[in-house]
Amino acid sequence: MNTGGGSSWTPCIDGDPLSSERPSLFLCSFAYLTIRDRLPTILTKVIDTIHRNKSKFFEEHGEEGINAEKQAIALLSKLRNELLTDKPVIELTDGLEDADSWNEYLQRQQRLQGDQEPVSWFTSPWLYVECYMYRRIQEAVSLNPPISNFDVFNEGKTQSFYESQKAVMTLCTFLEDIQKNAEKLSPDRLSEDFNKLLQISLWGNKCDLSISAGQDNSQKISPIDALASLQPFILVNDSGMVWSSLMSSQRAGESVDRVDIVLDNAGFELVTDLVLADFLVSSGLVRKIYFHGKSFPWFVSDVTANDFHWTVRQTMAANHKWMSKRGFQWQNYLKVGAWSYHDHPFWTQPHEFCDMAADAPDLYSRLQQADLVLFKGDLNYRKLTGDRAWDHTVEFSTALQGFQPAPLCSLRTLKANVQVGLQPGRGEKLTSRDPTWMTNGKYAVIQFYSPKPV
Ligand SMILES: O=P(O)(O)OC[C@H]1O[C@](O)(CO)[C@@H](O)[C@@H]1O
Ligand SMILES: [Mn+2]
Repeated sequence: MNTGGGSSWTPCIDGDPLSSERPSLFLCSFAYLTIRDRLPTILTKVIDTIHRNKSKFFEEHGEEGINAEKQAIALLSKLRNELLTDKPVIELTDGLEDADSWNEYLQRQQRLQGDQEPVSWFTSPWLYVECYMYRRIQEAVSLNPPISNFDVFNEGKTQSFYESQKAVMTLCTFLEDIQKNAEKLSPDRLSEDFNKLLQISLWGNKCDLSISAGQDNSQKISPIDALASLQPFILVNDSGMVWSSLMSSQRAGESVDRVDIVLDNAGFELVTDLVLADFLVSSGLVRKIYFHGKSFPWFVSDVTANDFHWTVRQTMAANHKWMSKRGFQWQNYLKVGAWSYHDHPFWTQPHEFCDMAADAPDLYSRLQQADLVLFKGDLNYRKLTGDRAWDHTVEFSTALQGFQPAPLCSLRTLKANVQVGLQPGRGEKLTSRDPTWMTNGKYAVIQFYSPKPV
């Protein structure tokens, strides 16, 4: 479904949405393996986490807390069984504000698939069923009111932040050095620093917890030292165009009005995003940053409002001069409105972004007011491109299928088998050298598109 963003677009002719249907006995697709192995593992961990918190629920809510724990686990075990036995996808019953929209989407999938077979875990688009699992986890928790605010992924996210402390300190010290010399900064130096921080934010996306099914995936080495050796792994690097686009948005030497960052993961990745946003504001390049996060726990490590504010508070409380200085600065940006955090139900729905103009017009028009929108991470890339089996040489602008609210850039390490905008032959070469290049997280893209000439 595509109603476009108001200009011409090429309909997607390049293949079906990625699905988890088993391709052959020997060659198992990444989507199939995700549904068969990774998602059940994630569900088992969620059940275990709820169980381990039983005494906490009892202390806080007495017997009611214990019952809630039991009920939530029963619902999650049922979900796990539905997934493992490829049962039909069923409607949500929790009556939350987005439930109707999810149920309508299920009907839409059914219509697309035809009436022959029901929408199910292994026969329907991978993007849809994977998103649906996280919404069902939310349902299991929300149907049990005393624990309905419990974040089943919180432990992993906080652990990933703590384990990246050294890298965070290095990054905050790096920003302090940039700021110390701010007066003497030539335009070239400014763009060089911007590039470095953009790439640090890009590689921060290696640290998601969904790809590792919740295993430790934190940043242990200096993110700045690593940049040069990572350079060859950036398959498309449009950072020059991102910079030019920012420069062209400056009116009469004034700051760019607004950059939006559609966040991905908490932990180290979020810190890299905050440091980039801090640089943009403190250097005077940009006046306001809008952060977009998730309204409930999503894809194991994605940022919620709670994670966002917790990270700012933890940074303030750090026992490291430059780190805590940044934390206080961030708190201040939030207080004076230079930074603001926003969530919208659309970010936790299964829609491709080309549906946004029709299905979430308020969000689409909010993004239209930005001078630049940065989309972090792999899942956002899948949604930008509709998660389709595009030929690798298809233009990024084509794969966006009319989604063009503003100049936009995807900062993504590759963890799913969709990639567009490569030179002819590049994909084939990569496949022969490293067959898992699209899913092993070693490669990345900085891919830019602007509806207006830059
Ligand atoms: O946090 P990110 O970068 O969006 O990655 C999410 C991960 O989940 C997946 O959807 C697979 O489960 C991949 O696309 C990706 O590995
Ligand atoms: Mn994520």
